[in-house]
Amino acid sequence: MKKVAVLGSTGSIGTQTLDVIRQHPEQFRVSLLACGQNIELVKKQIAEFQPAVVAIAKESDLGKLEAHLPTETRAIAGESALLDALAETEAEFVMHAMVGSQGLKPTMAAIKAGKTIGIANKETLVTAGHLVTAASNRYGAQLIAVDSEHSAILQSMQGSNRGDVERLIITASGGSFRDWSAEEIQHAAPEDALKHPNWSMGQKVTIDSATMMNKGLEVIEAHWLFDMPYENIDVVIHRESIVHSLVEYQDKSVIAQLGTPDMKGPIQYALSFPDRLELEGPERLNLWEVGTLNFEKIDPVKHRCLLMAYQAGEAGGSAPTVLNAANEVAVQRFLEGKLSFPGIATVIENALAAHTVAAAPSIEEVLEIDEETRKRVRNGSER
Ligand SMILES: NC(=O)C1=CN([C@@H]2O[C@H](COP(=O)(O)OP(=O)(O)OC[C@H]3O[C@@H](n4cnc5c(N)ncnc54)[C@H](OP(=O)(O)O)[C@@H]3O)[C@@H](O)[C@H]2O)C=CC1
Ligand SMILES: CC(=O)[C@@H](O)[C@H](O)COP(=O)(O)O
Ligand SMILES: [Mn+2]
Repeated sequence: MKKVAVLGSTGSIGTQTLDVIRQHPEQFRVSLLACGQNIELVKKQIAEFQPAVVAIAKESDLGKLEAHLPTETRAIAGESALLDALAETEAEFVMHAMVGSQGLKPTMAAIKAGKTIGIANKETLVTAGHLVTAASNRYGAQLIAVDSEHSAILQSMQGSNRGDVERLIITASGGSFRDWSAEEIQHAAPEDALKHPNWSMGQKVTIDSATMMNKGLEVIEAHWLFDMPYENIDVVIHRESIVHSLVEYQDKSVIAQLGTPDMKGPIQYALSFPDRLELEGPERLNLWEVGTLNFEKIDPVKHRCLLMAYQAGEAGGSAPTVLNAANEVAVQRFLEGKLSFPGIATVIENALAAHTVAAAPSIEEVLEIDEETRKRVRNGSER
C-alpha cells in the first residue's frame, strides 16, 4: 500500500489523481490533501479519503472545515504549516499538482523529507531547476515526470541506456490559436484562449498552451528532468496530441509513446512507476479512427514565447526565474482583462530585458527575484 500526499487536490491534476487512486484502493491510500481555496470540494475529498492531514491556504477558512473533519483528520492552514506537514507526513509519494512557482518551497520540503515526487508542478523546475535537481540528488528523492510529454519521454527511455539518448522531441498541439491569423490573435479574449483543442486543464496551463509558453516551460523542464542540453531538445507541432513525445537514440532509432489525450495515464504511471496497472477512463487509441498524424515546424514569429524560453534556459541562472514569474503575472493580467493576448509575450520580453542574470542563485535569491519580477510586471504599462 503506497501512502500518497496530493498537493493541489482540488485542481485538474489533483482531482484526476484522486480518480486514479479511487480505482486502486488496494494500491494507494491518501495521507495528506492540500489545496487553496476550494473548501466545498476539499470537504467532499476529506469525507471520501479520510486523510490524516488536510492543508488549506487560508487560516480564515479553517472554521468552514471544522464541523466536517473525521476524528482521524487534522486540518492546518498556511504555507509554513504545509511545509511542516510535508516533513512529518507518513506519505512516501507526493503528487505535486499545485500551480505556479509557489510550488517551489513544498517541492524542496518533500525532497528534504526524501519523498518520491510526481512532479506536475513544472514551474518549480523552471524557476529553480538547478536547486531542485541538486537537492534531489543530495537527499535521494526521486522526481517522476507527470507532464504528458515528460511522462512519454520517461516511458520511451525504459529499457535503454540514458547515455544512448541523442535528442528529445517534444510535441505541441499549437494551442487554442493555432489556426488564428496574427490579426485575429490581437483581439483574442480569455474565453477564446481557454478553449484548448485537445486537453481539459486548469486555466493557467491552458493559456500557456495558447501562447506556446507551455512548450517553453516544458523544454526547460525536460532539460532538468533528463539532464539534456537545450540544443538536443526539439519541439514539433502535432495537432492531434496523440504522440506525446519522442526520444531519438544515437543509432537514429526513435521511440515514442502514444495514447488518447487524457492525463490519467501519465498520473497513474507516475504513481505506480515503474509498474503498470489497469486504468479505466481514457479512450482506447484506435489509429484507424485517427487516420492521419500531422507534424509541423515551429514558427519563430507566432511562437516567440517558446523562443524566449529557449533563450532564458540557455542563459541559465536567474533568467528562467524571471521568465516564469513574468509569465505567471502576465497570464493573470490577461485573464483579468487587463492585458491583450500578444501583450503576454511583450511583458515577458521586457522583464527579461530589464534583468541582469545572476549565475547560480540560491533559493533565497530565486524567491527574491521572483517577487521583484512580479511587482514590476504587476505595475507594468504594457497593454
Ligand atoms: N491540468 C493538466 O492537464 C496539466 C497540468 N500540468 C501542470 O500541473 C500543475 C497543476 O495544473 P492544474 O491542475 O491544471 O491547475 P489547477 O488550476 O486546476 O489546480 C491548481 C491547484 O493548486 C491549488 N492551489 C492554489 N494555491 C494553493 C496554495 N497556496 N496551497 C495549496 N494549493 C494551492 C488549487 O487549489 P484551489 O483550487 O482549492 O484554490 C488547485 O488545487 C501546473 O503546474 C500545470 O502546469 C501539467 C500537465 C497537464
Ligand atoms: C496535458 C499536458 O501535458 C499539457 O501540458 C499539454 O502539453 C498542453 O498541450 P500543448 O501545450 O501541447 O497545447
Ligand atoms: Mn504538457
